[in-house]
Amino acid sequence: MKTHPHHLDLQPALRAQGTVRLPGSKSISNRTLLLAALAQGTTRIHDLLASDDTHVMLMALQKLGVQWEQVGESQEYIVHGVDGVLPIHQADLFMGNAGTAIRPLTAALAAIGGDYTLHGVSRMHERPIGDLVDALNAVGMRIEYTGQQGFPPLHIRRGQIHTRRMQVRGNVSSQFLTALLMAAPLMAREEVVTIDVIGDLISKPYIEITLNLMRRFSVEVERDGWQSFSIPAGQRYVSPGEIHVEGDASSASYFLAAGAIAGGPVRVEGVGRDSIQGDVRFVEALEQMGATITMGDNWMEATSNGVLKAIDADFNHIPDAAMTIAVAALYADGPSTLRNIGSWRVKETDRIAAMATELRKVGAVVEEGDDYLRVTPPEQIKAAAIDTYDDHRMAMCFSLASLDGAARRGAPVRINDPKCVAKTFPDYFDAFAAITRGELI
Ligand SMILES: O=C(O)C1=C[C@@H](OP(=O)(O)O)[C@@H](O)[C@H](O)C1
Ligand SMILES: C=C(OP(=O)(O)O)C(=O)O
Repeated sequence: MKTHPHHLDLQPALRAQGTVRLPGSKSISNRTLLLAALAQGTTRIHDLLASDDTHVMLMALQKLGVQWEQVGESQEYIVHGVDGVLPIHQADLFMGNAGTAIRPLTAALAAIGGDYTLHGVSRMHERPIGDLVDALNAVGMRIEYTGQQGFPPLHIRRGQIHTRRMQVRGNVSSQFLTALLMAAPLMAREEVVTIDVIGDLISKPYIEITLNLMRRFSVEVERDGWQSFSIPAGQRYVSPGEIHVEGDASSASYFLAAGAIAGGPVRVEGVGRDSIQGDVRFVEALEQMGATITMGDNWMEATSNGVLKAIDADFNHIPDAAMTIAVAALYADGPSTLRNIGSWRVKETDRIAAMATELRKVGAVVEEGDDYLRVTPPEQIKAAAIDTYDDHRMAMCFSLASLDGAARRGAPVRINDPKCVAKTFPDYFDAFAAITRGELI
């Protein structure tokens, strides 16, 4: 591995083997920070993710007057909850490109009311938020677009909530429903709040993470499947005292795929059978491709069994980890199809287009549909300089193309702008180097 500020060169690796301790889950970290801030009482958070996405949440909370401390240089944080009453009513908040920060904060700040502006990097201003804003404004909240309609930046004022029955579309991002659920206890202490989902809901397992963490902060949600969610009256967030953040299951996917492609065993520590993250189900896809997976309560391990089998499956439930399958498909015995992944188009970049373009550079034949991708592996993986589109997952996924698999060898891969991994995993390439050399990190 050679580092350079603008690119990183990965040499082909014969084998992937070793153990990686995962950084904390992004989804759990940002939910926990917000709930701890809104709760009554103090929360000690262990193993919070250190990354751009959590940094923007921490900085936003600070600007809103929420007090928190980092314990030394560790990833332990103490958050002093404000019990639903923010000390500062006017703030300009930079949200980077963190969907898990801007969406839940928009709903919480709209429910609390004040004078807040939320903006981010230029791509954030192309990521839709209209379904969430519509849901909030329809019940009397006051959110305006200061740029393009339907997209950040946003200006939030103090509204007057006139009904506690809300409706939200769930077919663009599940984060809109997550945002409404988390903000619901702030909307009415003495009345039930009901959220109805209109049409299809994507990325469903992320809603389970939301409900799980709300429960840990003492708020129970009653539900009718995926159609309707009610937050009974008289509930407020109360700190559980301590929260341990699990390792990130999406981050785990790169190492597990490495084990499945290039020998293994590769073990990840920090997520396993007990995980609340939907992305642990990535291992089911690897198993379908022929890898052997073993698991404990808090770890998972992948070993390869020779040539990977092509896969044709619906990946709506694991949109982030599915990107890893698209690159693992380079090592399969035939064409693989990833279905129902339309949400890729509105994430850090248009991930369907980006994935198709970069997979072609390494020699694959790729068919790109509105909401699917078909990847036919090349006879030989070709050396290429991979553009990453300021998308951490593009950078992490394409490291895998440097691995030697049973069906075909890896190639020298140049990753352009490798620092974009800081969105969720600043040390990714060190961890990747360690398993390709078979070390424990
Ligand atoms: O709620 C969450 O923590 C997330 C939900 C998913 O987004 P969508 O619901 O937009 O698919 C996922 O892609 C994102 O990385 C994290
Ligand atoms: C889609 C992602 O991020 P966000 O939380 O910003 O939506 C991601 O991490 O892959």
